[in-house]
Amino acid sequence: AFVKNDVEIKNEIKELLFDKHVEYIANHGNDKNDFEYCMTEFLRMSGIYWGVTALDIMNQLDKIDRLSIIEFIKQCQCPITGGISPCIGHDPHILYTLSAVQILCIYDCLNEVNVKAIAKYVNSLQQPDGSFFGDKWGEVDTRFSFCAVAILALIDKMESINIEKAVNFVMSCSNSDGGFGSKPNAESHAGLIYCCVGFLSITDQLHRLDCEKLAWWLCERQLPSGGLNGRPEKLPDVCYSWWVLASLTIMGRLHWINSEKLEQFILSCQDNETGGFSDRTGNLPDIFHTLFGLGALSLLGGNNNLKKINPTFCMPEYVIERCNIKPKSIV
Ligand SMILES: COc1ccc(S(=O)(=O)N2Cc3cc(C#N)ccc3N(Cc3cncn3C)C[C@H]2Cc2ccccc2)cc1
Ligand SMILES: [Zn+2]
Repeated sequence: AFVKNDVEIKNEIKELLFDKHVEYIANHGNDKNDFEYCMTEFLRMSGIYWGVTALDIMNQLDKIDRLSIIEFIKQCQCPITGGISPCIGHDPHILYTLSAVQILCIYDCLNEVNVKAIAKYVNSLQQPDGSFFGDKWGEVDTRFSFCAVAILALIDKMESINIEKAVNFVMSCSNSDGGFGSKPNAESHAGLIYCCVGFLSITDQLHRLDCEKLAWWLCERQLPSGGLNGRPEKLPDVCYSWWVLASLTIMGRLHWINSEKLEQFILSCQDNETGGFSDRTGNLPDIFHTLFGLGALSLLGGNNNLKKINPTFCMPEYVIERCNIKPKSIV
């Protein structure tokens, strides 16, 4: 039967095209003149984090040049604010400060940047109501609350902000469906639910969640194709596999989803020519959906020779253990 707002899985790709994905990422950023590469300069730091993390969970971190990445990050730290920009010459932003800190933790070399200045930058973005700006232009979003506590947990400087006020602001963005939006009274969305559940995991406040109601809402994201969407009536998209699965894993309810059908959907999003994952079957792949497709497969388990990924930080589990951080999950 035809279901509105769902997709039909055309190519029945049964296995993970492991080597093709390694090739896709290792080559990704090589052609500096490539239109796509130039158009995504505004998110370059995040693009590097997505690529580095994807390669590491495939145990292929040696396929890209560590030293040039570390040098790039050092050039992107603002000497005045301490914040880190997405690319040289751009303004610092909390999103890219998190991506840079995540990369440095994977490479185990946080000492290459001024960590104290990063803590000061994050503190400077917190508002009287506990919320966080993304940068000096003053946009508030629960995504930035997650970035703030994720950065401070990774650099071990949690005392730099008012945690209680930060928690109260995030809880003020919860909705009657158990979900969360970007601001108070904003519609629930799987990406923001991941940010808020991750925030509560880092601040050890998961008991404030209505897990039954929220897990139910998240499972309603699954469509007959097996794919997950981000909101009711939307099309399935492989990055929602990550947002939904990571949230369910933190809440100890991963088994509520039909894993077999979801895995089939994720594998159908692979590009068997170039490697990489697209948002849905038949579209062009990109580095963002490649990380989140691989990350979701890692959470699903199964013998896909992917390293374990931490659901809260979206970083390899061994890195979180090495940083000696213990993000909470409900068991
Ligand atoms: C291709 O048009 C775009 C549109 C927006 C963006 S973005 O604002 O920088 N950003 C990151 C992002 C990166 C890539 C890649 N490479 C591709 C998409 C994508 N989206 C858009 C998207 C993903 N699924 C469906 N949609 C429409 C999410 C968005 C927001 C986001 C940022 C950080 C972390 C999580 C989410 C980039 C490209
Ligand atoms: Zn997507």
